[in-house]
Amino acid sequence: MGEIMNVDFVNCLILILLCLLSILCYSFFFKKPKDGFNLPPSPPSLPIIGHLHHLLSLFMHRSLQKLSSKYGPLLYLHVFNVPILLVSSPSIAYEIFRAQDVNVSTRDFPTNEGSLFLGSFSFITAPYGEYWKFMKKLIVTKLLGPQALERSQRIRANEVERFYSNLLDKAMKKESVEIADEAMKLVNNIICKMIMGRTCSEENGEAERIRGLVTKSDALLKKFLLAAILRKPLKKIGITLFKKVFMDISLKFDEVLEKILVENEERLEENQQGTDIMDKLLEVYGDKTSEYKITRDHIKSLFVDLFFAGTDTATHTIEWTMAEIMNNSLILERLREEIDSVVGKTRLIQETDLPNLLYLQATVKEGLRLHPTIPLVLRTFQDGCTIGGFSIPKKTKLVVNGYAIMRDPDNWEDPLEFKPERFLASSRSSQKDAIKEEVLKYLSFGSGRRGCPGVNLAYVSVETAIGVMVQCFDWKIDGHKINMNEVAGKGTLSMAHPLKCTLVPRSVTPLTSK
Ligand code: HEM
Repeated sequence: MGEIMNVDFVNCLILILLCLLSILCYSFFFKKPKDGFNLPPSPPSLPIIGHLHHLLSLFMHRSLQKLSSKYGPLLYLHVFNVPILLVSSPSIAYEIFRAQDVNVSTRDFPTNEGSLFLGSFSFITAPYGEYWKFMKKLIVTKLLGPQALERSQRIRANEVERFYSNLLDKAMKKESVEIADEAMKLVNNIICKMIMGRTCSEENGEAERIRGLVTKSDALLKKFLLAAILRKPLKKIGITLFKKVFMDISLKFDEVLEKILVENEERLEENQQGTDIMDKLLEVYGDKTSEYKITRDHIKSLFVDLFFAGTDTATHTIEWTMAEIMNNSLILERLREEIDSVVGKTRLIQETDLPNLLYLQATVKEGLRLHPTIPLVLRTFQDGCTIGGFSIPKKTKLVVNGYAIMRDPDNWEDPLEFKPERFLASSRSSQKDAIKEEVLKYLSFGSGRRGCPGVNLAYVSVETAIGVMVQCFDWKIDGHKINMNEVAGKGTLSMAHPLKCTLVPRSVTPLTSK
């Protein structure tokens, strides 16, 4: 538990600097909540900086989980004068997303002017309003909704075959495989191809450059979250945190994406068809009469959002789930039995097999429950309201700790055990599951209007990747058990010791895709 309160050196420096600045600024900026405000309970805090030290922890989600288990599931925190509501109970999360969904459908993240990475053109940081609604509709109909996914099935099937061939090649050469690297190639190629088609391929190196930038962006997430919370108090004294690092990454994304946009514009001029989403975005961009005007930066920023939100999340879900499977030989056996009986031993698993692979679906769901790659859902209350009988002032930040909720013994039997069976009675489409999810015990993809629009793509990509690995190979690791520790100091949840193994093909003849 001691590790939870560790803060790294950079964070310590920031903390000291902030303490000094805050003492200077205290009298100018600190506003007490109005008298008579029936605020939720608040745990002990430090003078002026309030609960900042909990947010600087290397494991923010666990530090907040510890706070909730000691002081309760609905807490009012503050960092300087920024109010934060911390929620760690499914019933309160349900109340918020049912009765206050529009009110909390804006994140209110700071937006670095001109940055393509979570900047002022971003869909993820956009306030709930006309632009967000316009883009959401476009994303669902042209990329991530069920019909759009059906149209792009061939793209994913090709990438899954390529994934299998890569692994087989490494197995034959007896090379060790880092699962996250292979999974990231698969997921990133899928997203690149679904968005940009042939102009973004593994062969011309574009996909690899984008992968490198996504990894860098992921490492910036914790800084971004910190800047989000401290933006207002620091702005008043003329400080903008981490602006340069965000602009650097933005410029690099711009270089790659501008080239791809130009190639697609040339293609359109020659009347060749591209991907649904690229063609639609370029059409709207060129249409002066369109209901919503978008710029090149809007298009590029949307692509950055999709790479950033979709690549690392799905990659680490594959890695965590595979590690759990390798640590549990009975689960591996049961998965194999199911895949062998539904798919057979000569044909490679495909997306169309997934509805019949209930234990595989349950295993992936359990991986996401125990290791949610985005452990905290962050929003802002635009208006004041009442939650759980307490008054919540307007502009209070909302932090829903999905990690804590999904490991709470009051919500889950044996919450720290990896037990896919718990989801068996409730496959993705069943009634029971819908009811369970309604009370928001399961928060891996967030909730409400701003919940993850990539959930279906995430499920099919992760399930087929795990399916291929289980169906086609035996896995050897160094040592007896895989170390399941989390890496420290990142915004997303990934493994501290990347999963490495050597593979042995289960069949002497390579599996076919037909
Ligand atoms: C296992 C994989 C994934 C996980 C665990 C995950 C999780 C999440 C979570 C927790 C949120 C925040 C939701 C909220 O605030 O309520 C989110 C938002 C988002 N996700 Fe995912 N996601 C995954 C895959 C994807 C994929 C594949 C894409 C698309 C390619 C995607 C695109 C997005 C976008 C665009 C948002 C922002 C939505 C908005 O602001 O309206 N995600 N995701």
